[in-house]
Amino acid sequence: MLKPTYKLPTMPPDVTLETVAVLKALNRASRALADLKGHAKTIPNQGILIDTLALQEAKASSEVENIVTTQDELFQADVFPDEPPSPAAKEVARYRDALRLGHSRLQETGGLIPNSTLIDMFRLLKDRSDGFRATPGTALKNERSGEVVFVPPQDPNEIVALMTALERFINDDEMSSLDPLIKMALIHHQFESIHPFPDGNGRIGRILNVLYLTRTGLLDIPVLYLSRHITRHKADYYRLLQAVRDDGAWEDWVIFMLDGVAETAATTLRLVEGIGDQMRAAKHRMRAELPKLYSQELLNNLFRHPYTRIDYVLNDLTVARQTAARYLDTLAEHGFVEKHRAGKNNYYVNTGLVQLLMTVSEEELNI
Ligand SMILES: Nc1ncnc2c1ncn2[C@@H]1O[C@H](COP(=O)(O)OP(=O)(O)OP(=O)(O)O)[C@@H](O)[C@H]1O
Repeated sequence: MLKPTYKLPTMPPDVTLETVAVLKALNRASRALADLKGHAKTIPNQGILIDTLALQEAKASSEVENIVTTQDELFQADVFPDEPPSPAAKEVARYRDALRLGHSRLQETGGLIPNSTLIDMFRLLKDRSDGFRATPGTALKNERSGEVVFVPPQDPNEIVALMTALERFINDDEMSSLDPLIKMALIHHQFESIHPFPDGNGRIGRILNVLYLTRTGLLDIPVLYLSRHITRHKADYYRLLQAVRDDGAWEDWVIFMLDGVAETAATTLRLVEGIGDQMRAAKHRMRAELPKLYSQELLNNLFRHPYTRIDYVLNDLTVARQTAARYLDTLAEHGFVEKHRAGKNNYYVNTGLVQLLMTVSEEELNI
């Protein structure tokens, strides 16, 4: 049996975490996050942000794992869920579904994240029926050299015991008075070190981050996703994860995560503001040019689905198919959406929104 290379600490680790450098980074992150939380409230229908950003996050998070889809492919898979998507688009869609499942469980449990939620998200993401690792043999290797860098716990009973302790730390706020943002960094590290699942640990760990921020009230809805930050700084991310295990470098790790929160909150804020501006502009123009057609539900539909279709409009507005088709065709004639055809189906693209979603991610990636 492989010999684990790191003795996992109990949470929180017995080290000084509230150093001056950490508190400075915490201050910056907390302010940026509070700003984002405030602005997210101004979007009329919160489902718009949840759905749109979840799809963006699904794409970014899957890219960490080298599952790459184009924006178009992703939106196509979203607008035609019954068509067979590419394997990559399918896996990205499953990530989005796992994220949604996590969020709805959070609401159902009154704000808890039990291990059963993590296991169900894993099952959905990987389309499997098992759960925590039951057989030894897992070792993390350097992607390039193939050298083993870390051997996580191997004994299934130990994995369950560690995950039970982590579950308590996640859900019992009284266990530590540290700021929830610092706790999020600790939880992510501990989760990745336990590496409880046979696969998908990076992705489930990244969903856990945003669920935790929502659970602790730092966000009202899941809108802050660190995956892009992690992809951009992947080498640092792996190095710092490992430096905690090798040298106890918790401070650097926590600062890395806090900086990620600050940067990502600022970028997401720009995106949320952009969505808000576009919605207001579309609302004014639609009311002026198409007063008989305008409704808040129709506007919400165009922003909830960057690619929309007749069925979505007829469901959201409870109108007849012909009416929904007429609405979308009229909107296309007036330049609110672009009409496209895929096989026998039409779909309608909110090009302004798609452009915005792409620009923000490209800017952030410095493309
Ligand atoms: N030393 C390490 N090198 C690489 N990854 C590590 C290391 N230690 C922990 N990890 C974690 O393992 C995750 C990868 O685990 P796994 O392959 O099960 O998940 P995934 O979701 O399929 O992958 P990815 O994170 O690449 O999307 C990384 O995201 C990282 O958080």
